[in-house]
Amino acid sequence: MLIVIIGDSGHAKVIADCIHSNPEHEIIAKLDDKYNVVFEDEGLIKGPIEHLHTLLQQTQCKVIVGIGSNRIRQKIVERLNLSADTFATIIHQHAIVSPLATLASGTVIMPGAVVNVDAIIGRHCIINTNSVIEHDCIVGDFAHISPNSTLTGGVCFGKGSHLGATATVIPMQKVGDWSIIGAGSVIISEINSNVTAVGIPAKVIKREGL
Ligand SMILES: CC(=O)SCCNC(=O)CCNC(=O)[C@H](O)C(C)(C)COP(=O)(O)OP(=O)(O)OC[C@H]1O[C@@H](n2cnc3c(N)ncnc32)[C@H](O)[C@@H]1OP(=O)(O)O
Repeated sequence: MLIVIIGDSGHAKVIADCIHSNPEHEIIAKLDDKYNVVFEDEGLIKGPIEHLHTLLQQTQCKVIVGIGSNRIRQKIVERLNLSADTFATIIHQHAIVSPLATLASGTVIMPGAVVNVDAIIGRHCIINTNSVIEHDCIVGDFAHISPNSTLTGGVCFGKGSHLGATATVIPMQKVGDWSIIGAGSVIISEINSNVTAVGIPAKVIKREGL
């Protein structure tokens, strides 16, 4: 599969590594609005994001949005206005994904991550390095599950929300949409949408999320 990455900074680099782990995939371009013109760099096409439409006409490629911010990733996906099947789903060769899990397009599963049976992961999510999504979890679109964090069984993790590094959500709990859970926190009761919660057990510290 030929792949165009949207974004050319830190998160895009990690996605490129995930793509390189699979010999059937090839990155053809990295597009980012920090570029004004289209040029070639070590065999890759680079240029502004609007160049994507030309590439989609010229080649049969798939697209992955490699932007770490959940809000900005969502804005770019909306701006691109492409059908869901234009986006790739990227799984690092050293991730473990149950054949009975469901992953939507645009989502990236990083090395060491485990996605267990009957988990359902939405569009354009980041399931980061060594994170665990246990059985029967539901993860909303544009969510980010950070390195070494854990959603235990049956958790419902909302759209656009960010689970900080090493944080844990205990079984069957719910986190609303566009909320932030601080690094190292433990969620033992429901967290509403659009809040920031931290600590063990996690408490809401701000009535604003992402
Ligand atoms: C590959 C990658 O890099 S993936 C990226 C992974 N990123 C992360 O895991 C980052 C997660 N972010 C955090 O944990 C941040 O601290 C946030 C978002 C929760 C809070 O950030 P801010 O909104 O800037 O809050 P701020 O730093 O002002 O802290 C507010 C209060 O919460 C406390 N606090 C902040 N984060 C935490 C935390 N993770 N656990 C416990 N307490 C915390 C602070 O000590 C402070 O307490 P005080 O008011 O008593 O002094």
